[in-house]
Amino acid sequence: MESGGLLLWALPSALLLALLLQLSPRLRFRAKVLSYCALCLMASALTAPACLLWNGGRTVENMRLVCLICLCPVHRIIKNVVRSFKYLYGLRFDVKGLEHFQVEGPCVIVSNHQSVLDMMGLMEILPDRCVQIGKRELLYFGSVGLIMYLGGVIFINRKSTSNAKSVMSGVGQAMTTDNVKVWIYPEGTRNGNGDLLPFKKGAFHLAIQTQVPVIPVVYSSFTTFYNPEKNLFTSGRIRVEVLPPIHTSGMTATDVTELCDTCYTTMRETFFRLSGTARRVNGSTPHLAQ
Ligand SMILES: CCCCCCCCCCCCCCCCC(=O)SCCNC(=O)CCNC(=O)[C@H](O)C(C)(C)COP(=O)(O)OP(=O)(O)OC[C@H]1O[C@@H](n2cnc3c(N)ncnc32)[C@H](O)[C@@H]1OP(=O)(O)O
Ligand SMILES: CCCCCCCC/C=C\CCCCCCCC(=O)OC[C@@H](O)COP(=O)(O)O
Repeated sequence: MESGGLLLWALPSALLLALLLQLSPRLRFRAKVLSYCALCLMASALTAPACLLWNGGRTVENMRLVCLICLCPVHRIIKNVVRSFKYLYGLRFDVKGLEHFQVEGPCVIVSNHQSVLDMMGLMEILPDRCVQIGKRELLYFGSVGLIMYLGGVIFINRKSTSNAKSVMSGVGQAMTTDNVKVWIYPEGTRNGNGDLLPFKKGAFHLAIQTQVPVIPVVYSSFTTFYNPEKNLFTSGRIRVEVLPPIHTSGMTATDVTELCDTCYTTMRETFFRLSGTARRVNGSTPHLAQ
């Protein structure tokens, strides 16, 4: 009797929802983004206890592809869980240049940042022993914040330059002592407008202070399949290129701006080439961070 009543309500409600989603592109877009957020929250909630139990807390080991000592799947769990999301959303990654990650010791990886979907692109190619720099607010995203914390993400307060700088100098010390790579989004925020934002200089200060190479990574534009302004979120193919390392040995603080500009110009050229878009006519001069 009760299950019959439930069916009586559930079926028309599901049909109505399906109809609404069909009719409203905005609603359909929002539902898809919401499903991604829910998936991340759910997957993090299920994965966090495994990471906690196995590794006993916050460690970069939680992000590793495979533990060569015990071949334990928990070590690769975060990466592999996120890598599987692409099948649900019909996304494919064509990756080139992975051999450039084969540098001895630590390095600073810089890449462009377009949307929350970047987490899939990040996990697609994330090298071993690599932590990311993230804004402090992400720590409060429920279970997603917890899984980031457990995976070793370093949180900075973007509103306080001095705080961000002191956290980054701590990162520099840890990089060399613990042989850790650091992944930074130098645009400092998401940007899906089909171009790169001016780069902040933190990543380049860090690379020069620690005398480690910078490895630029470029993802092609998402605008053909993901565009919030057009309520567009379909399947798509993303081209990814890991560029050759730029060595910083011998560079000093005075070289930061030049290093930043070189990376920006190279990454912007690569971005346009991978995205199949011409350099913009308006604002064709690369606008570099001051
Ligand atoms: C199982 C399922 C799981 C599902 C979930 C999956 C989750 C998986 C985890 C993945 C986690 C990924 C996390 C990604 C998060 C992405 C982000 O949050 S992006 C936003 C945060 N990141 C950044 O902001 C990094 C880039 N920013 C910088 O580098 C900035 O420079 C800064 C250090 C933050 C400071 O910024 P700001 O305050 O705006 O100041 P600036 O203008 O940049 O600099 C002012 C001044 O200071 C100089 N300077 C900067 N840094 C340094 C330094 N380290 N040392 C010395 N001096 C520095 C800079 O040069 C400027 O001086 P100048 O004279 O003008 O040159
Ligand atoms: C109990 C609290 C529940 C909170 C619910 C929050 C829902 C969000 C949950 C999941 C989203 C998954 C995304 C995973 C990682 C997102 C990383 C990211 O892309 O952060 C954005 C940041 O780089 C730049 O931020 P801004 O562009 O400056 O802004």
